[in-house]
Amino acid sequence: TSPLFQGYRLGDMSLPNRIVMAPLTRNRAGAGFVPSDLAADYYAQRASAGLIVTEATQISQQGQGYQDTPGIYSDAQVAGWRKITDAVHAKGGHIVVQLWHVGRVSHSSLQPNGGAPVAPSAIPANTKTFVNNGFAETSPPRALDASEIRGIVEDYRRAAANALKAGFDGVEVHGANGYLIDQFLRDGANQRTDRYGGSIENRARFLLEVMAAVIGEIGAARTGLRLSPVAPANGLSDSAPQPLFDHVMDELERLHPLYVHVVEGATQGARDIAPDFSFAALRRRYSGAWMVNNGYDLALAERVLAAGEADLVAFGRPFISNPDLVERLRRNAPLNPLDRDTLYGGGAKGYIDYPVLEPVD
Ligand SMILES: C=C(C(=O)O)c1ccccc1
Repeated sequence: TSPLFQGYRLGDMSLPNRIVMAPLTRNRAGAGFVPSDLAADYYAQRASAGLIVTEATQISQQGQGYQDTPGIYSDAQVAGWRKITDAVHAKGGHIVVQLWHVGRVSHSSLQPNGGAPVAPSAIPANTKTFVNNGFAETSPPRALDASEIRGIVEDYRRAAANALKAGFDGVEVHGANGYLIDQFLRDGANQRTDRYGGSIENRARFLLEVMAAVIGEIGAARTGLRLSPVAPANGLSDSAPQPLFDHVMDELERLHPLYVHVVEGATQGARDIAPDFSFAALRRRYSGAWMVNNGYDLALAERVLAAGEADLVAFGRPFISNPDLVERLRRNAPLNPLDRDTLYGGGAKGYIDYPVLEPVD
């Protein structure tokens, strides 16, 4: 059989296949930033995935960057997620929540008291965000005072505790795509002169403090991490990504989270934007589960799994338009086209109404 359909032991979970539903922002949260009341259907329809990673979910109001994304810092939000984890578990699925703080990729209208978004340094993202049903320039950020960082680490810890209360099998810390953790890691956004900036060790400190706090709260076997070492997402860059992420992997080997999920290349874009960057070098430094993502199809997924270059493959957009992606990959069946007009925002259309394959008789 295809390596995609081999089972895989991931911590306490026995995954039936190597196919992961990647985190997908859909901007459909309800009042109070609780997940959509359609989300239980949406995620349950996709529960045949070996593992589901939810859409990015903010750990605090300060951590929100786009309209109508869900949080996991209030009792109402936890209750909303409980319905979703119950629906996925009823279908035999496994689901973790992606914990998100956007840092500078936000707009003052979303921030507590209409304040400036926070970041390691006061360097604008020069990108747009989705607010008030349109795109707007992100607001210029203010640099965090070192004394504020402990509070944000505590917000991640509390969100991880809330994730277990909500019935999740674990969390994926969002360290990718130019959001707060990634802003601390990369010298294009982090020009601090204190213990959180300058050297590679200092720039990795915030990520590692977050990981240690989350692992301390819910255990390494329930804590994953997403990274995008060379993605230019949200205006990020770094002068030397290989030594930076080599160091990150050495430190993660020590903390030993459940898995590392890497975006290979530019998120949703070209895979080969950094030909001299070695993802294999990163993987050699870490003995936990390795999850790869970005533009995979059946052939490429089977190739990397057969070659032992990855343990799990995450698919994003294909899961939006194919709730039964697993069955379609198994049969090498055609995929439903993606409706781009209903990707972000809206209701049931383009969310829970994509068709599944006819059952084979
Ligand atoms: C959380 C996101 C990411 O990680 O890129 C995101 C946010 C808005 C639109 C698409 C994706």
